[in-house]
Amino acid sequence: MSTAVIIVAAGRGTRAGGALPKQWQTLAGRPVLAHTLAAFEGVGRIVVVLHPDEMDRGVALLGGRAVLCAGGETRAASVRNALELLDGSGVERVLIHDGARPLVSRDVIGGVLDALASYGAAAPALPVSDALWHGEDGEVSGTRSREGLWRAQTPQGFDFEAILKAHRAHRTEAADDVEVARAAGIAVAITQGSEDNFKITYAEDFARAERLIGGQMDIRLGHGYDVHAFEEGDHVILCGVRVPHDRALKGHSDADVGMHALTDAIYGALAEGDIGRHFPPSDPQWKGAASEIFLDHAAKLADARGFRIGNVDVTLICERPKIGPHAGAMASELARIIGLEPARISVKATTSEQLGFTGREEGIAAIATVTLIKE
Ligand SMILES: Nc1ccn([C@@H]2O[C@H](COP(=O)(O)OP(=O)(O)OP(=O)(O)O)[C@@H](O)[C@H]2O)c(=O)n1
Ligand SMILES: C[C@](O)(CO)[C@H](O)COP(=O)(O)O
Repeated sequence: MSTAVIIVAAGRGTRAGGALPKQWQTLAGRPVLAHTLAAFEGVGRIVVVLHPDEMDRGVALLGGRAVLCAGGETRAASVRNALELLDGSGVERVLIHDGARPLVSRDVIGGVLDALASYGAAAPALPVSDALWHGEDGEVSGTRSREGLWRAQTPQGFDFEAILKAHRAHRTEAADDVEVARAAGIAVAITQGSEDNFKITYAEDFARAERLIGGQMDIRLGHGYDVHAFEEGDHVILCGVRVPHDRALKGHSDADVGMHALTDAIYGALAEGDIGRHFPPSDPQWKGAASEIFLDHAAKLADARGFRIGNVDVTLICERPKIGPHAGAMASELARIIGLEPARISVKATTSEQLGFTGREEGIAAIATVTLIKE
């Protein structure tokens, strides 16, 4: 079923204060919005709704990872703009999420998606657990029953056509999209929310989010090493770049020693063995294969396990060919394959001072280090 995710982030964050609206403020080293986007990667087509003045900032942060849409005066108007943008795109169900809820988990998202299989609409919430008072002039003026009261969260999920129609009909302000749906007669299932899925609303909420991220973060370091011998030929492939040389590298695949070391580093960080386990050299289908296939597989495996790549450092060890003139192109190629900004990728080289097998120009060695981060 075709799914879209709308992340609304066009608000001004007045209550949170700060030099920038809350979605752009830094949380554990990245803008709040980057965390929110990462939480939905792989769920469906993502549309991020931004204030019209912040589109450039959005392009810089999100690049091609999401479609950007200009927001409106109210949250409901922002949602409506994104729904209109998706109209006619073939989307069947849509999740609508606050950009200001960066700690939404895969369990909360999955709960909404599961419920959508049997309901036209579903949203996460938590039962109210504190006593409820009414207050006036700083004094308690009464109590209210909390029976049957829930604290609403997002993502709120809907059949696409139904919520589009409901929003078109609902021209007044609404607390959330569930209110819009109910006004159109759509029944909404309540799914399991989470205390961690709170909305950053006030300045002090940043410290709470930082504490949670610090406690949850899983940082992995992976290390890879590979060697390929020279044979007759006129070029080598290193980190995806064809480099003219008076020898070639020998191997079952394209013998891209740098890319193999990096691939093994990712598998290593995931405790997933090495390339040989996933692509056995005994299997003829990998003969002459482009190593991009292996690296892409490792990067997707990391993503599927909920990790993003923090940075990559590849060192090629050879006397010749000279790597320096090609290092930028190699970093760009690795960046393209694993979907990481080039500024987080280092490709460098060293000679072994004519010592050992690399010094005698019998082959090329490569070592790679990678960090994987799960928040
Ligand atoms: N015109 C608006 C208003 C709000 N939002 C988004 O809706 C979410 C929930 O709104 P809220 O927490 O109220 O955010 P702000 O409106 O930014 O905050 P404040 O009310 O403190 O100004 C936020 O991710 C916010 O960016 C939006 O996309 N467009
Ligand atoms: C949609 C919402 O997050 C549900 O709890 C909330 O209503 C939006 O935020 P606001 O603070 O009410 O504007």
